[in-house]
Amino acid sequence: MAAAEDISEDTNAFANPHEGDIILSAKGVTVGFGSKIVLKDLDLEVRKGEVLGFVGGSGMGKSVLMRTILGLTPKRAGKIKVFGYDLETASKDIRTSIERRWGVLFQQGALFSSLTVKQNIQMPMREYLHLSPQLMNELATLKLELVGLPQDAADKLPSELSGGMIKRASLARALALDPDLVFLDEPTSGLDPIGAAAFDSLIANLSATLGLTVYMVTHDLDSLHSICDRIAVLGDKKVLAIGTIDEMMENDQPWIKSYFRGERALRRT
Ligand SMILES: Nc1ncnc2c1ncn2[C@@H]1O[C@H](COP(=O)(O)OP(=O)(O)OP(=O)(O)O)[C@@H](O)[C@H]1O
Repeated sequence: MAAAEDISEDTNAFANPHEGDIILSAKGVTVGFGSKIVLKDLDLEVRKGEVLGFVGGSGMGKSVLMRTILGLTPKRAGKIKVFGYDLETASKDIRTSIERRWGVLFQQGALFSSLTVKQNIQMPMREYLHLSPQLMNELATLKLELVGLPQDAADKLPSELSGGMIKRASLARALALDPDLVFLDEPTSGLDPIGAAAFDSLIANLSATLGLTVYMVTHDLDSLHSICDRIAVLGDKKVLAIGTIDEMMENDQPWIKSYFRGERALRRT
């Protein structure tokens, strides 16, 4: 317990007193590859503690935006602040502290195939913290419990897990450092509807109990209806609209209308 307190104290050493209610902001962000511009002059604000669903047609740039926010894809213009800090101008120590305050679940789960589930969960701990093997084992046990995986999953390789278990194990790894913010790229894709619904309620629970802010790219209408506080729609290289599901249902922009009130959407009711 004492060690867990140490971790959070250490993490908070770089907390920005001016963070406010906006945990992430993007202003005028432009990203391109060669002559192709994917995002242009994009603005976005994510509020502390919300579950924000990100939708948009295939190839519109949802993953590119997420990778740009994470600092993995360079931008051509604009400013992105996370926890009140601009990653581009922040010192190395601040950048490291920011990376410790977020967790990421990439589209395919992206677990290391040659490592066990426990070793995967402990990867971020090894990278950012100096903990004894015993404490890391205790923390991995807690994370497995948190995401609803049985303890005997700890020593399994990803190839021995079902799709739903891989998602949960990836989420456990994303939560390894007790983040304030998690990025989830299509977390329910490939799951059957029951598995997807279970994963949704897990996310909603974590958000409610841990105060976690969730940035979730998804195509899953059920997730958007059941757990998202707000939804952002990406199109025309920018955020076309952002608001609650009710606001999306009333929006008459053609893509938004057909997405939320089209044939596929009506079939789910
Ligand atoms: N490294 C890269 N080099 C060149 N083009 C890229 C690169 N990464 C992404 N793109 C292009 O950027 C565009 C947006 O891709 P992105 O993967 O962000 O779409 P998406 O909205 O996440 O799509 P989907 O819903 O299908 O996953 C695509 O046209 C893609 O080909």
